[in-house]
Amino acid sequence: GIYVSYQRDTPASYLRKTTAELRTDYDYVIAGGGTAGCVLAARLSEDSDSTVLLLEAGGSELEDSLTRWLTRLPTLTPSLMLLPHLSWQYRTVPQAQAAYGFTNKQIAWPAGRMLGGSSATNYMLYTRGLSTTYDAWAAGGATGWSYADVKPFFEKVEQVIELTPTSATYFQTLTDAFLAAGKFLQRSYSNGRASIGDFYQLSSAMVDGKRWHAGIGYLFPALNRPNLHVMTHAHVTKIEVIADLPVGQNLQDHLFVPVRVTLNTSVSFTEAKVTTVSELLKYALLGTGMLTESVGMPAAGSVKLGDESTAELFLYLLNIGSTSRLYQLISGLSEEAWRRFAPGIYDPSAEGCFIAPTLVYAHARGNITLASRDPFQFPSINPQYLNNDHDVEVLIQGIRLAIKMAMTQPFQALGATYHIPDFHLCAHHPADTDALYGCIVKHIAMTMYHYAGTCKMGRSSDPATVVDPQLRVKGISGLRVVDASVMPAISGGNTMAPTLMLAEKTAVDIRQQHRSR
Ligand SMILES: Cc1cc2nc3c(=O)[nH]c(=O)nc-3n(C[C@H](O)[C@H](O)[C@H](O)COP(=O)(O)OP(=O)(O)OC[C@H]3O[C@@H](n4cnc5c(N)ncnc54)[C@H](O)[C@@H]3O)c2cc1C
Repeated sequence: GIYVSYQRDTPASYLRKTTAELRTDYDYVIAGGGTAGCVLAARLSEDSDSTVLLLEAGGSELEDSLTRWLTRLPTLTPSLMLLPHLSWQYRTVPQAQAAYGFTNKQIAWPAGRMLGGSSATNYMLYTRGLSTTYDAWAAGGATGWSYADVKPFFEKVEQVIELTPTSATYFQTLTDAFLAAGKFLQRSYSNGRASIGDFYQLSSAMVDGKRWHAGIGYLFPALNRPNLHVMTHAHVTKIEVIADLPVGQNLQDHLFVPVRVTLNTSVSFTEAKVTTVSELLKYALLGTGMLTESVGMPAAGSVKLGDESTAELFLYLLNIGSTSRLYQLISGLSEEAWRRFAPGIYDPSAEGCFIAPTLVYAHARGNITLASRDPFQFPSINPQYLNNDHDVEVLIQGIRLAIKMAMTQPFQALGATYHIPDFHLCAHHPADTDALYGCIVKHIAMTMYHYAGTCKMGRSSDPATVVDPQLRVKGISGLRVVDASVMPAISGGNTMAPTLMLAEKTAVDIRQQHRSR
């Protein structure tokens, strides 16, 4: 049995159906209308003889034109994280070895709360990630999930999703400088440890300057099917199963350290540029202009360290010159830490960017546990960030590489100056030492919001797994988990595309099983 509760102030809504049309039983009940949930609901309801019920705790842009406007406008992405009706306002528990610069040592951990889930509130970057991730999944017991196995399902997603090169219209000069600096680094940097891989421009899930999300691409076009019923504001409070499984363990994430670079050329996203009357009018009247550009990460490069067979670090560009207090609020950084690490950030005209070294495969493994018997209470989230030397050391190398990038000719041509934060607790460390950079890492390393792994997929015989390679919960019949939590190891890249892929792949599996019954 699945237990559902409605919030008293917001009654459940049955999209495009009346209560009279609802059934008492369904072939499939999907808990959560997020990225994976929308794909599943759309694909499973393609079989007209199957009945599907999708339950979503949040609302939908179909019920509320303000939500539609807010979520579709790319520039507003960071603001969505502050709106509790659109974004779960989770926070980590205080971190023992990380988050020294965050209020109460807690890092903000938002997630999308509406049809479309996190794909409706995220930064829209679309990347399949490193193929080595999937080969490692298969080698570790997730049979059928090698890159060769999953590639056709990425291709299937790519027939549905609408993609645009990120920040290509107004901020391409900065992206080009970053890509050129990457080439420079490839040629010039060699300390016997790092080998610099490709740098490339990223794509965003956007069409005509507006966000694409899994609701738009998958669910909404299917809503008129008589066999698909969708309830919003329907909070699943309990799924009645009994099995002793390591649910909530194996939590992984991508952690990054933004290195602030100021520029003396007008090339970056600044508050002053995007909030002019002419830009606001352009957007209001024509739906064009700077407000339609995604603010975020237009480009990235990969780095191998030592003898590792795959990249351990990504270097991302964040094209943000100024954002007043917004990024401080959404991250949970204390005001003092923010001031010390990003000079000029409060000046609405400040030109600059961040070069963001990011851990691809952190060694830290965290957990999520229930904090209360009340299903409306947030769980206790403990990613245990940086609880090992490896993760700190990789990010120290990353800071050094970011500094090298800022010093390359393409960045210098834009008048680049990099800034080393002067946190009180780090003041006694000499300049340019691992001790200083390690101290900075412990202050400001932050999440890229790629939470994964808490229902690990793999061999049924493996005590660390929750689901088998068909994503069936071990020991329970008729229950699967299909979302980012089943990744045995975090994908080597942003997690939306892999989540869409794994829902596409599992939908085929479920439909085949249904037909053969
Ligand atoms: C702020 C942010 C920025 C990100 N940026 C990027 C990016 O640029 N590129 C990228 O690739 N990835 C990005 N990610 C990560 C990516 O979006 C997620 O990994 C992916 O969307 C997760 O999909 P999912 O289906 O597992 O979960 P979600 O899409 O989060 O869906 C879960 C759904 O379940 C609903 N739900 C939760 N609890 C209940 C309940 N009890 N009852 C009913 N419904 C419930 C939620 O409201 C939500 O709709 C970002 C994530 C965030 C949060």
